[in-house]
Amino acid sequence: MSAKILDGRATKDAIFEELRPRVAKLSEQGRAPGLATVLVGDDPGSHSYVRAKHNDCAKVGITSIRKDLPADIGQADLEAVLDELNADPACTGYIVQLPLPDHLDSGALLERIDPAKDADGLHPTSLGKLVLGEAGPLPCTPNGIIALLRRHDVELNGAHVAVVGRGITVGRPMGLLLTRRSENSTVTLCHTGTKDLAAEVSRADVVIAAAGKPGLITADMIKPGAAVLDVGVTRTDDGLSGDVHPDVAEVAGFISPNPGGVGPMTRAMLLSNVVEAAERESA
Ligand SMILES: Nc1nc2c(c(=O)[nH]1)N[C@@H](CN(C=O)c1ccc(C(=O)N[C@@H](CCC(=O)O)C(=O)O)cc1)CN2
Ligand SMILES: [Mg+2]
Repeated sequence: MSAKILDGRATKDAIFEELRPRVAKLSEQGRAPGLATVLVGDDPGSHSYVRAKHNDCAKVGITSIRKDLPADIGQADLEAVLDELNADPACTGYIVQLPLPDHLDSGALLERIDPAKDADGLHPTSLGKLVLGEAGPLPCTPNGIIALLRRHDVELNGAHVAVVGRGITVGRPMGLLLTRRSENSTVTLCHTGTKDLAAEVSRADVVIAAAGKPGLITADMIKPGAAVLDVGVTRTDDGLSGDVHPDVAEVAGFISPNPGGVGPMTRAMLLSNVVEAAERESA
């Protein structure tokens, strides 16, 4: 293996160290940030991510509130829980853990979140601000990928980035973030309709794989020295599988391990959003 490791766990720990004094200052000023999570059903992955988010809060001194709800909760009852959090002054930000069971309208629920409490950056108002270049919470996974690349000195200015996957939590906002003037990358957003994925990926200096297809990105597609980030998490009979084939590490210049790469950065950006929102409120 020749690629340098984009170490998400160590980078998350460094970001937590930076957040801790900021949380302490807000708390001293009587403006303690509080994160709530809304979790519906029994999906073991979602339970473990939510548990991790509460452990993270404890580490940086953020108060956290848990709303764990049954899988068969109705839309109206769930909306009532969100209304309660919108009105709760102890909750300064919250997330609805995705995916939700199929009978629920996820879009309507995300829109129900008070935009001032949108910790995930997935409310239409937050995504609209991102398009307009206004300050607001940024979607956690794509923002975490940028922080991971920056903190490992991977050049984004003028880089050609291939994003694989057009989902609303990663691919689509990833393109918006990377084409801001501050990043200045040229982005190709690939998806299931892309005619020649290998040709698009092989031109890229940075490859971000968020398709949810195990082993989709193979070594022969990668330009030598490129940075490759694996966002995919697919549960197979053999355990968790990423979108990037392990052989890619022989060709890439930088690679994010999975686990230990993008996942921890998603959690770091969630807490950053909570702290930044509290600071914006008190500014
Ligand atoms: N409301 C949201 N739902 C979902 C999001 C999101 O950002 N907001 N993203 C994913 C899940 N996710 C956060 O919620 C998430 C996924 C993975 C990790 C993580 O730290 N993974 C570890 C491995 C953990 C394990 O072994 O199970 C890693 O990659 O090292 C954190 C957060 C979908 N839903
Ligand atoms: Mg649905």
